[in-house]
Amino acid sequence: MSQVSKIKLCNITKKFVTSEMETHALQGIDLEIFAGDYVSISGPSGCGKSTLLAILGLLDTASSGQYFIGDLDVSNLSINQRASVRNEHIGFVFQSFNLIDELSVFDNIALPLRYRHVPLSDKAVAEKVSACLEKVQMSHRAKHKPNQLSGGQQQRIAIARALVNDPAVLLVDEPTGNLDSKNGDAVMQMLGELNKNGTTICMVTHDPRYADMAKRKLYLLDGVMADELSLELAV
Ligand SMILES: Nc1ncnc2c1ncn2[C@@H]1O[C@H](COP(=O)(O)OP(=O)(O)OP(=O)(O)O)[C@@H](O)[C@H]1O
Repeated sequence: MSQVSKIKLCNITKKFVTSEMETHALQGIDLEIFAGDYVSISGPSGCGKSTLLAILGLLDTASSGQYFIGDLDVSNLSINQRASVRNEHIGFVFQSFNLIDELSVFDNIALPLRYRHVPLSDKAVAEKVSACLEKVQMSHRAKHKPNQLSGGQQQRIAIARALVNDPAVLLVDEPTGNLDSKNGDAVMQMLGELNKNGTTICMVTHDPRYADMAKRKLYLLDGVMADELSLELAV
């Protein structure tokens, strides 16, 4: 975590309303993630994991409650302000990589740097991209296009892109969902090493083996943080 020592959710709720029904996807979530943390979030399908990650990633807003990134209250920002804070403080890694096929690996990783308020020099961009490529051991693939890489390699590039702005937290949504077990294990090992070197991680996973790799395991059940026992009784 660069300058931010903690992110904090206070009594977060999320209600989805359709013409047929209301869904209370999150029902009063309190959560603190500290610099250097490695948190996993597990729970049955539909319990609210993706909703929680989307709120943490400022991709969606809560229905009520407060969200702080460091001292900054980000609960009630405009869409543009959210995008700016997201670019500065959040790294997001998706199950489906979400790389841009037309761009080289280098340009994919550089993309978040192009949206900074104060533009960086080409030299500074190249240095940051190279450092991230090294972190994920993919320096030799900088000029490749994503479709010339294996799934595991694409996920490593997606992780490098998420890290390039030195985010307060790396939010990781089922990072191994599209990978075979060998590539999945390699990506998980890489996340563990990044955390050892200081990257703060919050990961949603269905896989108990991978959840166990986190320093702190959290469980969601029907939109509420649950302990392990109540989760085992529910599934
Ligand atoms: N846009 C939406 N409109 C209406 N209901 C929604 C919407 N998004 C999510 N929900 C509902 O909110 C609840 C939580 O969904 P969420 O996707 O967060 O669960 P999840 O734990 O990530 O599930 P999974 O493990 O299957 O991905 C579910 O009941 C879902 O149907």
